[in-house]
Amino acid sequence: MVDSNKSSGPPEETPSHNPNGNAPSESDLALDEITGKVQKSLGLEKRHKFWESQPVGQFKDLGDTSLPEGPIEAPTPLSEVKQEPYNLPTMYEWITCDIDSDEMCTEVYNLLANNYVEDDENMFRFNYSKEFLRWALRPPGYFKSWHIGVRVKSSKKLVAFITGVPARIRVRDEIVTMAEVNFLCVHKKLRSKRLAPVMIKEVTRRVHLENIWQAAYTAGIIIPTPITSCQYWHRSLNPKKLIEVGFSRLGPRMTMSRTIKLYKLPESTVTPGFRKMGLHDVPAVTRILRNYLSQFVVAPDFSEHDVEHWLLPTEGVIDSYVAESSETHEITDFCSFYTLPSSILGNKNHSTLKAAYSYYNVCTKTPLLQLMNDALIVAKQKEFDVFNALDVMHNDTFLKELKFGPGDGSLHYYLYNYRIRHTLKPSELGLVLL
Ligand SMILES: CCCCCCCCCCCCCC(=O)SCCNC(=O)CCNC(=O)[C@H](O)C(C)(C)COP(=O)(O)OP(=O)(O)OC[C@H]1O[C@@H](n2cnc3c(N)ncnc32)[C@H](O)[C@@H]1OP(=O)(O)O
Repeated sequence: MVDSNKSSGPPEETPSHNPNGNAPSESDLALDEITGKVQKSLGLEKRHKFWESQPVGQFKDLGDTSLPEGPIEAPTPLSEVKQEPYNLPTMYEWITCDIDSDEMCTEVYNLLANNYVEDDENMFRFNYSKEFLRWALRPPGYFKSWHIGVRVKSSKKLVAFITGVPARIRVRDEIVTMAEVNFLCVHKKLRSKRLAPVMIKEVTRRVHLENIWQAAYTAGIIIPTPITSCQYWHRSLNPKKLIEVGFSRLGPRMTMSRTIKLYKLPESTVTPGFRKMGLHDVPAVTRILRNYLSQFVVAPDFSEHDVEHWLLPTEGVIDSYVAESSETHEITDFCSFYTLPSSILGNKNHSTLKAAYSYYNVCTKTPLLQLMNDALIVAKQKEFDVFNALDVMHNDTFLKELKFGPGDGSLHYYLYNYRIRHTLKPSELGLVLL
């Protein structure tokens, strides 16, 4: 997800109802007025016909700490889950996408490459590679039936897509099996026809059929109701190109050569024992990662199998590095980033922006600042143009110092059918979705 939507930040917890049920006092009225203004500035006053009908936190309940944390609705008996797919307009049909098939994977790739997330100014569009899609969609225990497409019956053209993959997510002390929902896309020519709610209901039905009742997802837009709202930060690695394509601007009183010098990085990494992660590192990485993630309110519950899938390096998809102690051969630190290029729309000289996205990073010995500087150095060696990171986990401790600049959009995190009492700070979140 890129910063696709400008917005002014996380919703504050604004008490919006009168707990005594009495006539509002003068001070309540003043508060209501303030609340109304806050809601308006955040877009919370908008009606959401679909989302208001779903088991998700509702804006009107923001700040109501009397509601219990946990599932909003109890599971229904499996025999009561609808057996047939939802109705589509008659021209269209559902398909289950076999992402193993090269032909199918290419169709999905093309739909997304032409119709998926763009920035606000329509200058860049995500360009997830086929290898990336295969990695993202086939984690341990994945369900083929959760890779859902919509075709035009007559031409067989793929025009919409949505996916889920299973994940165990810990919320405080509870480990909840969820679907991570991603890659919701409707062809540009079919927008605003209420197809998205049907896609979401169909993926929900197929998730329910596996006896799973919760989901996690992110979006650039505000809908009911974010558990937290994060910001992307960007570290220029190739400032000249970033300026040429309009990704960044030359700062006031800055020349190109001073800017290049500002972002220059050392040729090689400095952390002793810093090397690419290998299969034999999986147990140690799992151990330090699980220990690190245990401090966040919401975080994945990774097994060794999950770590092997999500963190073992795959060329052009996911890069991971460890620091191994020369004396004890212990793995003390770990960092990772995934590869997600964006197409540059309408530039004569450049067609692709090569971006690395910070994934999971853990330090037990090396200062995080130094480890992340080494991550920047290897990303530069691999010819990435920019290194992006959200302000989640402990990332805010290195962003400014390592010359990341704030992006102009937010990424909102959501849970489906799971209520969290308070809006979280980004630093309380230990989850990165792709
Ligand atoms: C238990 C298991 C549960 C599993 C499900 C968990 C929930 C998963 C939820 C999905 C997680 C996805 C995670 C990602 O992939 S986020 C990436 C989303 N994709 C893009 O931004 C790509 C470019 N855009 C498009 O393809 C379309 O604009 C999409 C498909 C996004 C909407 O199509 P369209 O523009 O033609 O609109 P419509 O007329 O059909 O429908 C309008 C309704 O849809 C609501 N809407 C719009 N965008 C989103 C959005 N990003 N998340 C949730 N809802 C969204 C909208 O508020 C409105 O409802 P309401 O405001 O009136 O109520």
